[in-house]
Amino acid sequence: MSRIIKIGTRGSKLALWQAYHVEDLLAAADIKSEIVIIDTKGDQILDVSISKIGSKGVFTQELEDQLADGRIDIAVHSAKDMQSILPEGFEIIAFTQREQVNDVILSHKQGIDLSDSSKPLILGTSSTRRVATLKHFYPNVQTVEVRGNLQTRIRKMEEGLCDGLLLAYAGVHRMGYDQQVQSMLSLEEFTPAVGQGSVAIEVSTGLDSAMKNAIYSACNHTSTSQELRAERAYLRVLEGGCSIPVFALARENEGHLTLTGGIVSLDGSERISIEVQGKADEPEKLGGLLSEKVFAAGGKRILDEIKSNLGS
Ligand SMILES: NCc1[nH]cc(CCC(=O)O)c1CC(=O)O
Repeated sequence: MSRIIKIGTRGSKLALWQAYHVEDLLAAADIKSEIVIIDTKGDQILDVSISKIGSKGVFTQELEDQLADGRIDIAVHSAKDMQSILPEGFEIIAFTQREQVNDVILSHKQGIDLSDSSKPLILGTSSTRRVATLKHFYPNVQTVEVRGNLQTRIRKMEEGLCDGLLLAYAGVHRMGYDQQVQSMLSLEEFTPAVGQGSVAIEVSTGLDSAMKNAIYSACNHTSTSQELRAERAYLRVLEGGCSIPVFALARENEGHLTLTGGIVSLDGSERISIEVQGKADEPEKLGGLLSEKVFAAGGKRILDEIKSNLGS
């Protein structure tokens, strides 16, 4: 392809890592690209929690405006930050190979132990899923809201705001903070957010189809995209923005998908987690099946309670 693809990204270090990663994947397929940095409202408002700004598309809308105008050809996002239903006129054409999906505890202190209730432990996070999961399994742990990019969060922790941070390994690893990882949390307890660890490539549906195909071939990772399509189909039914503690993790193996997911009540008193199995080439069907089972097991009631609590 002779044309230079314009890659739109937010300007945070993690977003730039993702954009360079996509640039590398394109370059390996002989596709030239350049990076265009776009400032988003989500980056500017650092002192208000995401659930209060209104989570819908807070990090994605400005990039979509530029896609629609043709000022950029593709927008690169953390797959986890993508709404389950995109606005009319946009689509995701590729998911990159997933990083290890676990949540981790990052700290400058040694010996942090979630299950040791003999001394107080305060963890920083801004994720409702992580807060509710802690309340469920480790009610002894206190949490404090911490926002900003990873560098800012680490500084706040070191200044004494909290003993450790609860984060996605993917971002920690990509920013080079592996040495501060104190423990890798289990997937059974801290089942990740939908899409954690993968990068999504979004385009305007009007983009030239030859270009879409070339970008797809260069960047899409087949099993990751099957996994994420199953997880996202589940999320779509739950209408879960990032302010609702839902989780789902699919694993592809030899054409077979195992999808585990559920929901936690905000106070942690109830947690539903269910596993379903299906064919990897029918990911949406599996996501739909999981949503039915979770709803039937009480998930619908928990979801409605959360929504009325959040006033949405
Ligand atoms: N919600 C913010 C966000 N979006 C993507 C990542 C990490 C990288 C990823 O999962 O792709 C993070 C930070 C975190 O949850 O620790």
